[in-house]
Amino acid sequence: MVDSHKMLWDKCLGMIKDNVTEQQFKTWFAPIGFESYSVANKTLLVQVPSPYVYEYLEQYYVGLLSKVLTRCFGTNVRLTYRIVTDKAHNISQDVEADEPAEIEQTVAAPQARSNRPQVSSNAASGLRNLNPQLNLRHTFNNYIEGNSNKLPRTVGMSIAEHPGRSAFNPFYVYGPSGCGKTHLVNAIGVKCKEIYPEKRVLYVSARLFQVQFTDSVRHNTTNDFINFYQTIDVLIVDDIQEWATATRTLDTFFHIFDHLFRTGKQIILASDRPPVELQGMKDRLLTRFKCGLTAELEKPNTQLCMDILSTKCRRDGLKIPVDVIRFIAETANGSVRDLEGVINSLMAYSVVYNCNIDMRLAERVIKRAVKIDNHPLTVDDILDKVCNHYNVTQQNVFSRSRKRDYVIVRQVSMYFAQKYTKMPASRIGQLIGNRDHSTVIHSCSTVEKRLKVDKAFGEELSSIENSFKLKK
Ligand SMILES: Nc1ncnc2c1ncn2[C@@H]1O[C@H](COP(=O)(O)OP(=O)(O)OP(=O)(O)O)[C@@H](O)[C@H]1O
Repeated sequence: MVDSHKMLWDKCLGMIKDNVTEQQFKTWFAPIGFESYSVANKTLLVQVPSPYVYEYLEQYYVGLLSKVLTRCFGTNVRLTYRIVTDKAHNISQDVEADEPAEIEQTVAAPQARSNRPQVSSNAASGLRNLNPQLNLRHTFNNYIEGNSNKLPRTVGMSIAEHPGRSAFNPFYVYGPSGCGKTHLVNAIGVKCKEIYPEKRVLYVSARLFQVQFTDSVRHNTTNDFINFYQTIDVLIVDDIQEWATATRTLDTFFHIFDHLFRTGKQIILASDRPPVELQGMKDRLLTRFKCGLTAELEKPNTQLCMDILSTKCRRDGLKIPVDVIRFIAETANGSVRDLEGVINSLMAYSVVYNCNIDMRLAERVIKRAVKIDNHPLTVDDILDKVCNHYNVTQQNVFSRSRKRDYVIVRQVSMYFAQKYTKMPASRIGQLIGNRDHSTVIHSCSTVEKRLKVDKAFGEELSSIENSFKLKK
């Protein structure tokens, strides 16, 4: 019997193979192992090698899996994943698959995914059915705190707890791509909904808002459109820089904004630039955007990137050595999206080639995944990285102290400065603590000699060199 169920599973795999590319099959389906099938419970149990593979299957292939299971095992078959969370200790966890209809991680009611907002001439019924369009994966729990996001995160929490009642209205958050704006504004919405389930929270991208508005003009339902938005308690609009030239959309938003603001409703706006740089927007709107709290989300620094990566690895059951985590964090130029891409690629490589994730693999993957910064290095960049590596300050390096730690940093910085900049020794000496050119020459030859005999020192220097690939 087991054999015949295993054969049915093989048949499923055969059908899947016909529906995905060879690479996709190799990466996501070949590693799945048949465990058992219970006729009584109509439950198929399969083993997946990591939580990451499970998540990926659930996110992208749950529909396909459901179809082939129905074909081969019959209707209403339940799928359970046995997820290996710790290979070394043979620990796994069983998780039931989502229904295909639930795969979208939103608080979704299906009709709400169309372009049109849920407008109802009967306000009461419209009010009950609002879909917040939030991404439930983006919460405060998995929004890691660091220096670059401490303020916006804290403010966000407080808004979620007291929407519309704090001085932070509107809350305008801006920052470069991939630094966590969408995650943060979503987390506010999710938290707010948790505390106040009755509140009408809505996340909408500026583009979707614009499409809805244009639709409403075409269908002559602009009043309904405005009425609908005026019923929202917490309105979150993402990427508002996209409205820069959409005059009519902006005029309409102005009315909605004013109404919500006057009636004590919370408005949260995210953009890739501060209000002053939103060209094309009228002053009456800009002054309103600025009247609450404008907070910048900076690019995460290396420590925050490392914390985000470590958390992700822990969650996905991935074992990645700390030096590899540091290397990825330093190379990804402060974009968390890039970081995640690198981790996903590493995971895929290690599954396909059945190898450990180590520095060599990381270097190979990162070249394809991340745009490496090619700006020429300055002595200042070098000092920054070397000091960071040895945990000393530039003041220590510039001082006259002969403390061993400071001397090493001085010598290594001079060595790299000579290797990577075209500057003469005298200039390098001037920039590194005002030393003369003979000190620079002596330092370089000391480092070179030590490199020939001290392997650990060589690895240390390679690790610093890797960090040069990142932006400041
Ligand atoms: N502090 C953080 N902790 C955990 N994950 C984070 C953090 N910051 C960003 N991320 C993750 O990085 C990815 C990119 O973040 P997000 O989409 O929020 O960036 P963004 O600033 O909105 O970018 P864009 O402007 O390009 O839309 C997401 O997967 C998000 O979960």
